[in-house]
Amino acid sequence: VAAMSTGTFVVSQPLNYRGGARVEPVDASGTEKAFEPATGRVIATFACSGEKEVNLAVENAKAAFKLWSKKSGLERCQVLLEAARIIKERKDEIATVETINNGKSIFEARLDVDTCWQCLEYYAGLAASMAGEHIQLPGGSFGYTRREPLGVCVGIGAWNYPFQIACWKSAPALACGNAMIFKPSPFTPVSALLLAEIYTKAGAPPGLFNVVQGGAATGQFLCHHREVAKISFTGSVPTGVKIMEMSAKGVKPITLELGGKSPLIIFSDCNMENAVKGALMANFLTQGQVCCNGTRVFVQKEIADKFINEVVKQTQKIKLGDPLLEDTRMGPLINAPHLERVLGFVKLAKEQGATVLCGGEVYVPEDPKLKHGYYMTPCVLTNCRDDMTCVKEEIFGPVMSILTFGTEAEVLERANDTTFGLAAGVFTRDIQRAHRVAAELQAGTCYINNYNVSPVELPFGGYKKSGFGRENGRVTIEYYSQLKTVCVEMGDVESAF
Ligand SMILES: NC(=O)c1ccc[n+]([C@@H]2O[C@H](COP(=O)([O-])OP(=O)(O)OC[C@H]3O[C@@H](n4cnc5c(N)ncnc54)[C@H](O)[C@@H]3O)[C@@H](O)[C@H]2O)c1
Ligand SMILES: O=CCc1c[nH]cn1
Repeated sequence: VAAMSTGTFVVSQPLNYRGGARVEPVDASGTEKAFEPATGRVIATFACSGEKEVNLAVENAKAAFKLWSKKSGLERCQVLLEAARIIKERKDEIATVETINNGKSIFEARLDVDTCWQCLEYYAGLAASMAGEHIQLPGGSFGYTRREPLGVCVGIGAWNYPFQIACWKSAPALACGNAMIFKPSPFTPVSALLLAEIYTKAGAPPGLFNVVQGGAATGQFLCHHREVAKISFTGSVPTGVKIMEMSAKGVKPITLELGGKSPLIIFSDCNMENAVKGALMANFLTQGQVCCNGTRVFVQKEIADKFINEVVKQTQKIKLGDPLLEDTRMGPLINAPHLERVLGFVKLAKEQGATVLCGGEVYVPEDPKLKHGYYMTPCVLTNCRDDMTCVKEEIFGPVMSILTFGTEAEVLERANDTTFGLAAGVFTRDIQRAHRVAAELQAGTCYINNYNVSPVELPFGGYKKSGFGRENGRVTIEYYSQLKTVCVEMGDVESAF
């Protein structure tokens, strides 16, 4: 790991994983290139899996499911705990690979990996305690329920948290006794392979966790497959709509973790220092490419000037550059088209009347090896209105839009006036207001006096067009299992005939 530096990493091929080993796909549906965003270098060219390869992955997963679903919860717990231990042991290596392929700072990537082994440990604990109910019926008859796995589950991931998404989907799936086929985003194909190897090393049967690479076409083969029992998808709303259409045809349960345009409300009685830190946490992690970012920052008029000054001062201090350096806090965006798209949002915001207080420009680091990377300076916009594109649409980049408000009732109405509903935040010292506002916000996760922390014990997921189903927390067991009722007669059959 110590030898890995920006511009030198060599990706181990092949990038598919099936039956407990890396394999070349037996058929291809086009090829993709993966980049190192810090340098713009191509780090891997790989074949996208075709229908035959997807079928083979399903066959392998089915074989593993037969063995795995018969194991006790405690036996599954032991494998997950061992995998969690290996992730912890290899934390630096995994974080480095994530940084190289995604561009997020190594500082952040390490925190992401912590939420991964924690997730495996959490569901390992739940695996051993999963149980049904026993229900007494008249005359000594009774019923009981069994929580049973679904079968072969498919996970489809976005590129912003590649390793974390693979863990947050596979840990509850495997804990419940399912097998999984995971398709990473073609932009970030690398780190899921490390997870696959770790599960195998931890004792998972071959085929329990498989990786198929590819884009939309490969994803469609997976979603349409007759023997896939469930799809858990993380990505954009338009793709989520397509996943839902495909799953409707097969009557398959799905989890949709989609995009957002979340509000962050700063009341005048807040702790200013924490509120400023919260606004930065809500906007600039992973270069702003975070689904639950609080990108509509509503600040109460009385403190607006002071808050804005401080936010700009702190934003300008963010250390931008080589993501593998220890003191870097922002690296490059994921790729060149995405950088162009984000810069386009800033340009449009200016045209629509917003003021750029800082950032929003291409950044070229001094280090010559970084000059083809996809860097931009973090941007703070003011004089925003609710009808501007930068306030309405998910930008998925380091662009914070600041709006001012007068009253609680007014800000709640404006905060909820969106088709998204992933997250929301409120900073106030008034305990009653904090809970009142959290209750009124139409969002799956509401933060009070913090933002973008991800404890695995808490369910995470969306309201409205941000999706449904949850990841993390106890409730996710319900999204990866089905309930069987067994009704037992202790007397004679009282026939109606
Ligand atoms: N709610 C969450 O937990 C969460 C987390 C991370 C990212 N996101 C969202 O993800 C989006 C960014 O990710 P993205 O650009 O990778 O999203 P995307 O929708 O373009 O792609 C997501 C995944 O879907 C696959 N895919 C694309 N078309 C498909 C199809 N027709 N059938 C099956 N699979 C298909 C892609 O190859 C990729 O693996 C943002 O909107 C962000 O908010 C949400
Ligand atoms: O991108 C959204 C999922 C997430 C948020 N924080 C960590 N993971």
